[in-house]
Amino acid sequence: MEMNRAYEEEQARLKETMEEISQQIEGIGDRYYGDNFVEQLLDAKREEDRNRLGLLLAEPYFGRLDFMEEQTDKTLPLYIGKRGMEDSKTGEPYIIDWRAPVASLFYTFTGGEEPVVYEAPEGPVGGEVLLKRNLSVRKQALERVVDSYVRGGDNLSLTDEFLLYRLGEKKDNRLRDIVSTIQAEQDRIIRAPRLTALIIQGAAGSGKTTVALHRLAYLLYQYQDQVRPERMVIFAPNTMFLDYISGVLPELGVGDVRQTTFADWVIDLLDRPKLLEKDMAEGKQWFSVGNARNEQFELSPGRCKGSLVFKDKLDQFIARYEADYLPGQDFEAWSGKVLPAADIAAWFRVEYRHYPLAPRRERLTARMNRWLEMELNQIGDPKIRKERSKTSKQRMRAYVKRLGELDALQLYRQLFDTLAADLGDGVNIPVAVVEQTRRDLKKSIVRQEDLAPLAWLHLAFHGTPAQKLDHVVLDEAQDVPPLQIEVLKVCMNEASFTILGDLAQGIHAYRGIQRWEEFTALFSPDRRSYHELRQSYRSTMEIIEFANTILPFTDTLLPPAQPVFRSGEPVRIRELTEGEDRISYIRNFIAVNEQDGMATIAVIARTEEDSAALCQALLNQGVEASLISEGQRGYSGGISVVPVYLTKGLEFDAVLLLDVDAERYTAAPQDAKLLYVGSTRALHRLELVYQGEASPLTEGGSQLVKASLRENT
Ligand SMILES: Nc1ncnc2c1ncn2[C@@H]1O[C@H](COP(=O)(O)OP(=O)(O)OP(=O)(O)O)[C@@H](O)[C@H]1O
Repeated sequence: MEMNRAYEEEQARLKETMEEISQQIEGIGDRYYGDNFVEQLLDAKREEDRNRLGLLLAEPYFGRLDFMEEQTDKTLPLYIGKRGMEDSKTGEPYIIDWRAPVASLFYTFTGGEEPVVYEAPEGPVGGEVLLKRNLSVRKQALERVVDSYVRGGDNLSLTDEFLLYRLGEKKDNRLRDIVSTIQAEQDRIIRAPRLTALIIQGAAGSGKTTVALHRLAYLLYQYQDQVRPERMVIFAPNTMFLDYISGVLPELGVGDVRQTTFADWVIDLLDRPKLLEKDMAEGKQWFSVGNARNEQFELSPGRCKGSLVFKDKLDQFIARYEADYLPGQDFEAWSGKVLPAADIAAWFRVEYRHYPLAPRRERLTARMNRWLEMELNQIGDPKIRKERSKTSKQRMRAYVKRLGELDALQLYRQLFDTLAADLGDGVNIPVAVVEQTRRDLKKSIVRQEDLAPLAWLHLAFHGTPAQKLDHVVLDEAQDVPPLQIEVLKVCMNEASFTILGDLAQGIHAYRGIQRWEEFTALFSPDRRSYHELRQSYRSTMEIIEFANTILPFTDTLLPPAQPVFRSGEPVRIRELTEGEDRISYIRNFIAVNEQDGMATIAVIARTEEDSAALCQALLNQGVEASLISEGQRGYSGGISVVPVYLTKGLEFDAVLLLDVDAERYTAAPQDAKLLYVGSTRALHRLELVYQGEASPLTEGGSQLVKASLRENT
């Protein structure tokens, strides 16, 4: 159809839709503030409707699919939006929720006249697609109409036009939803069945974080009766990243999902707000420059303490501790009145055996106290009773005290003392790790890598929370140790995970995984599936091709990322000559990019100290830059100065990578991963500068850039 006519047709439909939405909003009725419970429930439902319709009023739909269903031969134009709406008169769907089964066709259909099928709850439904149209509505006005497929039309190269238009936009300080342009490979992940562990290796910028958030919205829609938002958790690497992604779920109409870090989750579980207080910031410890770092990497204490081998050690310790827990002596309340050890053991080991140790301990002491009260009640003489009550209660307190407190941290210390005593006795934990951890624990230093074992101990002794988790998302999962997944698994009735990451960005290799098999091994083959996303949507072709030259240095054997066909400027690699003023150079970079409309600009330094000094220097010169540092809660966009290891997960319109020299970025995998992360943060523009000798990691990239410049001249 001719585009003008299409535009007019859609204009008319939009007007009609707006009227329908407004009418429905008006018809909702007033709010209820009284005490009647049923009325309150009805009011909550009305409020939900009001929110949903409010969202639709701002942007009613983004796509249209004309689908001819095989059985009826009727062609229906299906308008697809972020939420669904029915026609108030007929009850027929007026706008289809993007998560509805039929809407999957909008995402998976890639052209051609072949019949298509989608999975409805009643079974597969076949038919033909006659039209696929992208519609952009902003501020209630129709902005763009792009047909990406018209039956019988020429359909040349239009498929990606709308996607490219979206990718070309500038970004602010929040990740956005992508409902209008979800790609087929992403849609498959979003709509995967609930009771699986989805493990996804995705190239930088392939949409992993975004897809995971959309998957949550999908699960809540599709499995309304089985999952609740408050029983879903998203784990992300740090609080700033959480702030960055916090807008997506509300945009998708999803509230109440807990978005947290594993550290905060464990702190809550153990109820120890100061647990990590003495931990040295990871940045200083692992992302410094120079030799000290290499020794630390070899030790990899986190890999050891987060491994399944270590889980076995914990389990052995737990079993031994439980076996030795009861003192094994009779309890003598007063001379001649004995509760035999065999009775105590029968209660403890037989009757209460289904309880974890901590509640068992509570039940046992309650039972013993009841026994004592009964015995005391049988004493007729009040004076003797009083006397015996006093002695026996003292003895009871002493008995209970010997039972041990079951505090995870104390037990963890005890475990390491046991390991130290057993060393050389076939304990396959490196001596250095045992000794270092003991030293730390003596000084009450708990590190990130101790969190999963601590949680494991706590759950083993205290039992798992009564409120089980319905679904868990683990983002940046390449940095997650297998034991963490085991911890989360026991907090679920049935394993339901979305696990996403990129081994090439595994900058926390000292505690993360090296191969995805380390995770697949944790789930039975019929309850897991592994996917790869290679297409990268964030950056221009030039940036992805440049980043791909760093990939071989990461030692991950991952295939290169595939860029979408979005061409930009060549990546710039520039040597700063002696005497050239670094700060002026950076200021200039910022000024030029601001002028060119770049909304988010990052100046990325190698270490935390470098970033802090640099940010201060820029502030002194009146540049409004904000420093991103560890432990930070919010991300404000604009101009950021940031150490490379903290850029993970974020993205910026323009990136200046500083000090890309041979000392700060060696050819070692851990440096290659850092540079890979840094380079792939840029959407539109990337520039690298160095003084002295260039990093060996940029050699391939330099050649690429030179070749493309030669081609262009
Ligand atoms: N289908 C899509 N349509 C439009 N934009 C998309 C699509 N998929 C991804 N993007 C965009 O690509 C960018 C990268 O997405 P996201 O941050 O989710 O990727 P990631 O795989 O988690 O990245 P990384 O591992 O590099 O942190 C975001 O700006 C996102 O909006």
